[in-house]
Amino acid sequence: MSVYTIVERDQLNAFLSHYNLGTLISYQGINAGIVNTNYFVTTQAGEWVLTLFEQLSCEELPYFLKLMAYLAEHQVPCPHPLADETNCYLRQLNGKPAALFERILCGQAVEQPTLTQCQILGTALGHFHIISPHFPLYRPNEHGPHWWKITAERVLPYLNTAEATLLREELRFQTQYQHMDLPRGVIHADLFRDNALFEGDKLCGILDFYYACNDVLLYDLAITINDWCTFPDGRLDEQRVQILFASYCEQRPLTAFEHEVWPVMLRAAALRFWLSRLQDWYFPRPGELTHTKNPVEFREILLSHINS
Ligand SMILES: Nc1ncnc2c1ncn2[C@@H]1O[C@H](COP(=O)(O)OP(=O)(O)O)[C@@H](O)[C@H]1O
Ligand SMILES: N[C@@H](CCOP(=O)(O)O)C(=O)O
Repeated sequence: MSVYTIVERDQLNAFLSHYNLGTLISYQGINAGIVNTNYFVTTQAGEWVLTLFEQLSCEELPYFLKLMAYLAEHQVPCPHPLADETNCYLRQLNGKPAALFERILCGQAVEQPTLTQCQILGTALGHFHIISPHFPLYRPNEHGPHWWKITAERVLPYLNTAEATLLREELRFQTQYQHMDLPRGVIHADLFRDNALFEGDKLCGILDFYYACNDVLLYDLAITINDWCTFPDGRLDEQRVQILFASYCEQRPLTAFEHEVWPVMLRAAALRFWLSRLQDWYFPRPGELTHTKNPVEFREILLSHINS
């Protein structure tokens, strides 16, 4: 259960008194999630999600909270944070930075997305990328090429010869590309199936913006397609790719150069998550519930891109 910080009823009442939400009716810890403490909260005014941030600092959080507000106000389905009496999204609760969000009341994560769900997701991501370059705040990608190198050095001693060669060669391959001329903006950077809630063909919400950063838009599309459109053996499901890609491009047509570097981007996105999974596998984050995800999946996705 991912409740790292227990919130007592009195503490929550005191916290809620800074918002105009009526009295507290009930609240309950949320089992899902890995990093933060989350509670469902019901007040007279409605249903909310309370998040206590276990890792991000008060200095870092405004980027994410203002981004979610901006996106929700520009028709991206995501939870809008609530402002308190001082018009601030961020408060402290039990010694942790904390915020309240609108609760998304429908939908669940899909394991095997249908073609229609892929199409809807592509449209949503394309729309996200149309508006995200106009978001005024900036945050660099902390999981970019510099991080790849450092992380590779950490995990290389644990890999067998074939994996180590693959990793070294992919890093070498990627350093040939600087991607200076590609369109940029804010990217979600982790739009996996478990971060989107669908009810049938309705995309109810996109969650978990805490890897969001300013980077190449095409990279975000590659991250998304690697997760949403892949068979268990790592091969892309061309039908799902085509429909997600096409609906994305209807919103934001790609440049000729983006088409050219698309295969490189799929490899970069696979490398990034192979590395983070290897790191979590060999160096589990202390104090965190680890639903450790298998690095082999992303090694296979990378190999499949290299061989296609
Ligand atoms: N605004 C929301 N509305 C509905 N459910 C939410 C909302 N925010 C979080 N959740 C639920 O809480 C779970 C954990 O949230 P998430 O942001 O993924 O946590 P973590 O950052 O700790 O991994 C989600 O999978 C979802 O079920
Ligand atoms: N989507 C990623 C995991 C996201 O990272 P976390 O820090 O939220 O666990 C993956 O599947 O590897």
